Parts: sequence; structure tokens; C-alpha cells
Amino acid sequence: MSTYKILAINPGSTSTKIAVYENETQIMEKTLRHSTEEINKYEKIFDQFEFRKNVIVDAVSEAGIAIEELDAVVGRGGLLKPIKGGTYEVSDELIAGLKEPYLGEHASNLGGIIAKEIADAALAPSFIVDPVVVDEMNDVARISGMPEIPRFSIFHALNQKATARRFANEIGKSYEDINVIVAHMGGGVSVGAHEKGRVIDVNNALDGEGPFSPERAGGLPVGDLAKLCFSGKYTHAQIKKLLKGEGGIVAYLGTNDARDVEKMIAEGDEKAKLIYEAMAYQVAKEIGSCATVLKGKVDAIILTGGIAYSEMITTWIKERVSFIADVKIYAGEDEMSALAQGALRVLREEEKPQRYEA
Ligand SMILES: Nc1ncnc2c1ncn2[C@@H]1O[C@H](COP(=O)(O)OP(=O)(O)OP(=O)(O)O)[C@@H](O)[C@H]1O
Ligand SMILES: CCCC(=O)O
Repeated sequence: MSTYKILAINPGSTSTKIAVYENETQIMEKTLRHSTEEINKYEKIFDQFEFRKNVIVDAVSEAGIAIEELDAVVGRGGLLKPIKGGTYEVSDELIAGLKEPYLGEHASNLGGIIAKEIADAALAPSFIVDPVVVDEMNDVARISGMPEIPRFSIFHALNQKATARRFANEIGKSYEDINVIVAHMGGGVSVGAHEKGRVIDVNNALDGEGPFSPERAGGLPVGDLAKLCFSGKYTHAQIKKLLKGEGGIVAYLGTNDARDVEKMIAEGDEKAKLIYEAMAYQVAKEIGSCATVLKGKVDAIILTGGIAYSEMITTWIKERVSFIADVKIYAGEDEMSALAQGALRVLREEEKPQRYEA
């Protein structure tokens, strides 16, 4: 069997995570932190391209790996036009889409651009895998109730699909043969109904749907939200912040760290307990609604993301959803390995690379 050396790049708002794999084995991993001072020098995310690329190249060569040794470079994809899941070869069209992102600025827009630049130097292919704009929803799920505002999917596609594949693997089936509900609980929360390899419905985790999360408000009573918007008390930018960044747990309790909330509960804080339990309640309700989407045919419910480490949260959710299917907990997220595996499936010709069309 051939051995492939793959560099994976995952740009976040204040850091860039990189890892090198030889087939499935990780041979180096590093989180390159970027100070606010450095990041603030650049007006737009794309302006950080040269700086982030250089620190990645330096870190790889400091680890004793020559760029020319790489067989592929894979980056986290950005806010492109909605696309179906899978591994995409980075083409000129895809680069253009990341430079002028359809759905706005996001650090992950840099993933594919940097991957291509480094891969070109190594004379190797470059890819993105399951970006947050993966949209495989059924047409019936796109209807919101207001024609001007269709529903579409923005979610933790990379980790959701990786955990669903991991579960399929564990039971000796393929992802395309199972139905699962995956609840990713991190800074944002997304709950997806996976039907035979397609996420046919999911809450838009970036923009006002689904359960609230440590720093996002989630779905709200819309009439009252409309009143708040026209109250004259807030600018559009302030409202956006209340919904995303300063919403959810942080709005009620002043922290976005679930571990702080658990300390507050341990010290007898009843409000903290009510809010924390409400988040678990909303995730459970969303899982229940995905079970109806899958017409009750659910092989498993998967809880993942940083908050899935919490026994308190997973116990509350299990109490409400175990009647639907077994609950599996894959705490944390392994996006780096999910990126490398997406590239590996294409290099091994197990999957055809997709082409992005603008
Ligand atoms: N052991 C733990 N117990 C409870 N909560 C935890 C634990 N470890 C991490 N968390 C919580 O997980 C959350 C962060 O999760 P994660 O790292 O998946 O988010 P992120 O990557 O920043 O955002 P996103 O997943 O939306 O992209 C934080 O609220 C953190 O407090
Ligand atoms: C919506 C998934 C990505 C994020 O939370 O930023």
C-alpha cells in the first residue's frame, strides 16, 4: 500500500492548527497562535494570507519535513456557496469563491487558499473537505414559512460527518448505509439528521436556528426579536452581536465556558443550573425533531464537540432521547484527522474529488 504524506491546515479566528499525517498516522501537530496585535494589522481575513502561510511553512520545516515531501495539502473550507459534502480539489473557481466569499468573512476562508499555494510548491494536489456550507437538505426542509427567508444549512459538517463515519466503521457498515442524528456541541451547536450519507436537515448554527449555545442565541421568538430590532436601542451590528458572540449562555451567566458553569452549579447557583439544563433541553428537543425527519429510523444518536465531555449535559440529553436510539458519545472534535482522511479517500481513489462551481 502506498504511503501518503498529507499536510492539514485549519485556520481559526486566533490560531491556525496544522498537522502532518502519513496515511492515518499523525506525525506532527502544532497550534500556531496569532496575537490580537498581529491579527488586527489586517483589515480583511484574506489580507492575513501571506502571514499565515509563512508561519505554517516555517513550522513544517522546523519539524524536519520538507514541503517537497508532501503528497497533498488539505485545508478547512470556507463560506462558499452551498455545496454537497465531500472532498473538493482546490481549483481557480474555488479560490475565487474563497476570496469573495458568498456568505461573508470567516477564518476558514483561508484554508483552501493557503493549501493550494503550499501544494503548488510541492507539485501536489490541494483539497478542502466538508466545509461549513455543506448543504444536502431535502427541498421540503428549505421552506421556512416566509418566502423571502428560505432555510439553508450551515453547520459543523466536517466533525458531524467524521463522527458519523466513525460510528458506521465501528458497527462494520458504511456511512451511506446508516441513519444517525449528530449533535455537535461546541461554541456553536448544530444538530443534523444524516440519512444514508446525506445531511437532509440541520439547524443553521451560524445564524439564528436551533438550540442556544455557549455564545449564540439560537432560534428566538421572532415577533419579540423584530420589536427589539425596531426599538431604536440597538444598531444592526449590536443586534448581530447579541445573537452571535454575546448570546446564549454568556448572555445569562457571563461566561462562554461550560466548565465555569459547572463550577457555578457545584457551588449551588440555581440560575446557572436552570440555564445549563435549558441548553440540554433544547438540544434534546432538536434531536427529537430530527427523529421525525428520519421517520423514526435512527441507528444511533451521536453527541460530540467540547461540551460532550460534560457528564451533566450528556445525562440530561440521554434522559430525554434514549427512547429514540442508543446514544454514543464522541467528545471533542478531531477536525485535523477528518481533513487528512478526506484527502486520503481521494488519493486512494475510494472517493472522486468534487468540483466547485460558482
Ligand atoms: N471537560 C469539559 N466539560 C464541559 N465542557 C467542556 C469540557 N471541555 C470543553 N468544554 C466546553 O466545550 C466548549 C468548546 O467546545 P469546542 O472546542 O468544540 O468549540 P469550538 O471549536 O470553539 O467551537 P465550534 O465547535 O462551534 O467550532 C466550551 O464551552 C468548553 O467549556
Ligand atoms: C457553523 C459552524 C462553524 C462555527 O461554529 O463557526
